[in-house]
Amino acid sequence: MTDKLPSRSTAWLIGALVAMALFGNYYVYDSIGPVADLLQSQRGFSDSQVGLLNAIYSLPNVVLILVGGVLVDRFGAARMTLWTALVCLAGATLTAFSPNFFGMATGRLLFGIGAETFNIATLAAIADYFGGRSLAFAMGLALGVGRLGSASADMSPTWFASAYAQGWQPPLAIAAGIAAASLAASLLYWWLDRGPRAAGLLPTGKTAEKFVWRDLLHFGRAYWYLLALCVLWYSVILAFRSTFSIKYFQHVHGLDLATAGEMNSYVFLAAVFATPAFGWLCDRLQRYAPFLAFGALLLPIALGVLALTHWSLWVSTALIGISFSLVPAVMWPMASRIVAPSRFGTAIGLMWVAQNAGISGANFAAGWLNDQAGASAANPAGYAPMMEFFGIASLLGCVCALMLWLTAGRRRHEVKAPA
Ligand SMILES: N[C@@H](Cc1c[nH]cn1)C(=O)NCC(=O)O
Repeated sequence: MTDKLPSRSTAWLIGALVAMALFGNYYVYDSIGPVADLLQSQRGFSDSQVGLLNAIYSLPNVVLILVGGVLVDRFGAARMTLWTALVCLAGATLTAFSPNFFGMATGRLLFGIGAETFNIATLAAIADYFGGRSLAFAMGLALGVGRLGSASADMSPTWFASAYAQGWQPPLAIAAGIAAASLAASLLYWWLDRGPRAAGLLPTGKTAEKFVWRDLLHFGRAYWYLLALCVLWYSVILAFRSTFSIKYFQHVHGLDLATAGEMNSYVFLAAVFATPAFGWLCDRLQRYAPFLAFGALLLPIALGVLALTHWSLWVSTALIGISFSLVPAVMWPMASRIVAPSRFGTAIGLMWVAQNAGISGANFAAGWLNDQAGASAANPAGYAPMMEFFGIASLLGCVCALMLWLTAGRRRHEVKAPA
């Protein structure tokens, strides 16, 4: 790794292309939900089949993302962004144009195989170009644009009403078209990247050492606290917010479905703007660990407010919204500071292996606790064990964030990874 970096204008151009590519990727990721009803009414899919179209995305990644991370270190962010964007396009096209469920599920599997490694490659791309300058802001912007892709998929029934009026296929064909645009942005990024890479301004795949399993144990203590926080925080926030919160708002707080869904979506929309804003703040103050600890602390507080008080739901929504924007805005730049650049992909890959397993486990555990306690609109108290479970997990996450702060974050410029 050289101390010289590409020019600011090149870095921002690459950042914009990576953000556009992420927008398309997150749009396809969230494209099944809006057509779920049409898939059931027009193709006779059951709830389990629709659920499987999303679950099959995570399934291979419990193992494969680690390989993906290693490949990013070995072949470089640009090449891996391009290759995986191609895999994602193949997956999205197969999903949209398959005549049967098996073909669609294979398409989603293919998309999942490409998409998580694609996500690592895009984070690595921004770490390559932004190094020590405006890194959290640039990553926050890219993630914010990605969240906009997710929100756009949710809004697509309004924006592409005529496509939805024709049936389940045109909306998925639009998603495949957006995956093609993501590939075009990735191609342009790969093409522009060749210059700075050849000039030795970026870490090159050729200089990245060969992967050795034993190296996984050589990440420092701060990395393992960050990994534990990643697993606990994402497990709680994704299992609660994406799976159970709407039902919980309806049954415990008496909201109707539309209002509960709207309340949930504000968390998402807030993140579009707040993630880059928090990234910018961290860059300005050059502090990461205290912000991470603060963001992690807001989650158990929000869950406590939800479960133990009758305060307005706006309070807990605002707290979860800040946590959902602040933690990712700091976590990924922090990861790039506490591991060597040549091991960044591997480090994120290992974090996401554990993260995917944690999210699946938390979904399963929360569902099981609700079933055991008979949670329902008639028995809102039955949700208490799930909330205790999420509360304890988020508090443990908070402890990890504090340990991380003590380990890596006490100095003004915090940990800089050895090259
Ligand atoms: N492993 C991904 C999971 C994800 C979420 N949306 C699409 N993929 C991840 O953690 N990404 C970082 C993030 O905060 O979205």
